[in-house]
This record gives sequence, structure tokens and C-alpha cells, in this order.
Amino acid sequence: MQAWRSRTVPDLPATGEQPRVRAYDSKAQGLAEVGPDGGTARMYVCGITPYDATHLGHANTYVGFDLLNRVWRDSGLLVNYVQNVTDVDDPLIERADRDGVDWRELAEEQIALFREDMEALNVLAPASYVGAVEAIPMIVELIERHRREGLVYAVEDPTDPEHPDLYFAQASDPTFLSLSHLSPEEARPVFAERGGDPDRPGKRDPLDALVWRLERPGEPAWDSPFGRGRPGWHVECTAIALDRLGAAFDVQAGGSDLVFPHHEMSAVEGQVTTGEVFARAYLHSGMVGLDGEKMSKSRGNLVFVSALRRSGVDPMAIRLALLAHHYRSDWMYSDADLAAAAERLATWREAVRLDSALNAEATLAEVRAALADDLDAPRALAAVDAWAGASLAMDGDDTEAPGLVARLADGLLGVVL
Ligand SMILES: Nc1ncnc2c1ncn2[C@@H]1O[C@H](COS(=O)(=O)NC(=O)[C@@H](N)CS)[C@@H](O)[C@H]1O
Ligand SMILES: [Zn+2]
Repeated sequence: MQAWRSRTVPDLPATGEQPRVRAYDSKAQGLAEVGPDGGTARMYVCGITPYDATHLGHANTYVGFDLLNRVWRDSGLLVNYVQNVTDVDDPLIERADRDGVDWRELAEEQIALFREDMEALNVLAPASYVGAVEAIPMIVELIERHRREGLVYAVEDPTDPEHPDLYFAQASDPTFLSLSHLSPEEARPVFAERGGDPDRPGKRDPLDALVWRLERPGEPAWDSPFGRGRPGWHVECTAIALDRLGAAFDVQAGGSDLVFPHHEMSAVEGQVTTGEVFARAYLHSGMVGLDGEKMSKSRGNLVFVSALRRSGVDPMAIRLALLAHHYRSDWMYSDADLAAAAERLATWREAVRLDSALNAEATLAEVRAALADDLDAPRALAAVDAWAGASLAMDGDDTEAPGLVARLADGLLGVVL
């Protein structure tokens, strides 16, 4: 599937020894260096389920991990960034049914909107942007392999004997639950809340995840050696990541609501396939809320990037409103966030238009140090605030500085001044 267009990332001068970027790894439950010493960094950031796109929660997650992409590039690494689109799954079909539209059309229209929003927010496009539907052949191949190895079994469900759907046996990977650090008892309600079916009769373990749902009337279905049907959610990301990135890629990322079951399940299904870790680190962004509740499709309390853009809000102000909060923090969005961001944007733009200003090499070094420390964007923004404020208050004679800050704002923070 086609991704979107990315602005070129400006080159920035060296400022001494570059610190290796560290980020909080949910599995290790601590900061870990992420990415290789050299060569190509490999990152998989789970993509949208294409309806209600692109709300500020989605944007918070993609802008957050866009920083890692930019920091890696700035340190001289190439980046192989892969993102999926869950363009077939229960929630999408349910929404299409609710709105009386074809689920394919809904997906198509929402993916187009998502691409536009990502481009406007200056999020660098993934090298591979892969839809679940187009990935079905590789998903079927992976399930067939797991079936041959006895890792996937048909559920003999007395309440639904015609549909012995296929499930992945979590017991096949002893490291199951080591990503979320949940006990089976804690995991069970979370699984039920996020698309799982722990109470289905006939499963070997309540936490076993669906990998292939046999065709029901009115549901989309594709041929497979194990009957017409469609893929489960988690196996989609395992198949795409293994196909495009291979085993033990550097980072698997997404919002904190993906830790369990989604990333846990994708990881075990990947690990039993390759015998290696699925990802070396698992990074998760915090939840953006509105009026006291997490912004979510089910609640419908959503603020859309496209609506803000249509109302004349500069997408760079939206990006700055997001960057003002640490990517791992849960926070409540309010219009005040946007107003403050617009102010900051105006100040930065005024300062980079000065003919000369205060030297900005220390600012560049501070922004780099901040982002290398668990993508600390608020600290990076404060460094640029300090340079802009001081440069607007007194005459600086460095004619290179304004251009350098404009380039570092774009290259490292994705903020185009
Ligand atoms: N309120 C929110 N705040 C922050 N991130 C959010 C919020 N809601 C959703 N996200 C993140 O946005 C990304 C896309 O969410 S989604 O559209 O529901 N899609 C999915 O989770 C799956 N298609 C991943 S394979 C996920 O990483 C999710 O964690
Ligand atoms: Zn995913």
C-alpha cells in the first residue's frame, strides 16, 4: 500500500560525541539503548484501524515515534520503518455496518485522510506501509507453518460447531506474559476488553488468541488451506514485521493500550517462528484524553487532526501541542494546549527570521541530548524556547544561528518554521 510523502530531513552539523538514544522498554521495565551501532535501524509501529482517523491520540503516538526515526537518522543510521494498516478486523466491519457503508470504502477513505494528516504533521513516512488485506498471503503462510508445527489448533466449540476457528497456543512460548508482566488472572479481563474471547468454550487456554476466523455470513473472507475466513489481529503484525524486518528487529512500538494483548501476542507468535526475540525493545506512548477520559473510538470523545486543520489551525501548532507532553505521559488535551503551541510557534518563527541571533550550537547539542534521553521533547522545546527568547530580547551577531535553529527544529523535532 502506498504511504505518504516525507519532507527531506535537513543535515545538521556534529556537536561532539553523540549520545546513543535510550528509551523506556516496557519489557525490560527500564531505559534501554535502542537501535544498532551502525547500519540500519529497524522499527515497526502499529498502524491505525482505519476508522475515526486521525484523532489526536493516534497523532500523539505517530509523532512520538517519529522523533525516534529522526534521532536515529541524525545519528547517521538508516531507518527501515514499517507500519501496517488493520484494514480488516471486527471493529472496522462493525463501524461500516453501523454506518451502512462498505467496509472497504470506509477503510480507503480513512486511510487517505490518515496519510494527509501524517503529511501535514510532518511525520516521516514508513518505508513499508502494509495493509492486512494485502498481507493475507503471508499471514496464511505463517498460520499454515504454525499449524504444521502444532502451535495452532482448531477450537471445537460446542456452542458454534460449524466454525472451528484457529487459535494460537500461547503455552508454546514460555516467555508469554513477560512483555506485559501481567499474571494470567490480571490478563484475562484486559484480553476480554481488547478484542479477546477468554470465555469461548473449547479453547486450550482462555488467553489463546484467534489467528483465523472462519467465514460467517456477511463477513469478508479469503481462501486458505484451512478454510475460507479472515486473519486475527495479532498475527497480522507478526507476519508483516517478520516479512519486512526479520527477527529481532530493534523496536516494536505503539500506544500503551497495545502492550496486552496485541504486542504480547504478536511477540510470542513471532518468537516461536524464528527462535529469536521478536523485537529487542517495546516502546509505548501514553494515552491522550479529553474531558477526563481516554480519547477513544468507542467513547467517541475524539478531536480530529483534519477538523483542526480545516478550522485553520496550523498543523505545526498541532505537532507542537503534542510535543509539549512527554510521549509516554497520559494527558488530557484542551484548547489551551493548542493556544500555547501557537504562541510558541509564532515566537520560534519570529526568532528564526532574525538576520542574526545568539549562537545556537549549544541549543543543538541540548536538543540532541534531550531526545537521546527517552525522547524528552518537552526538554528539547525548552532549549529552543531559551534560544528564541534570548535572541529576541538582545542582539546576537551570529548570522548562521537562525538557519541552524530552523533546520534543527525541522530535522529533529519535525517542526517546520
Ligand atoms: N487516546 C489515545 N492516545 C494515544 N494513542 C492512542 C489513543 N488511541 C489509540 N492510540 C494509538 O493509536 C494507534 C492506532 O490505534 S488504532 O487505530 O486503534 N489501531 C490499532 O491499535 C491497531 N491497528 C494496531 S495494529 C495505536 O498505537 C494506539 O495505541
Ligand atoms: Zn499491530
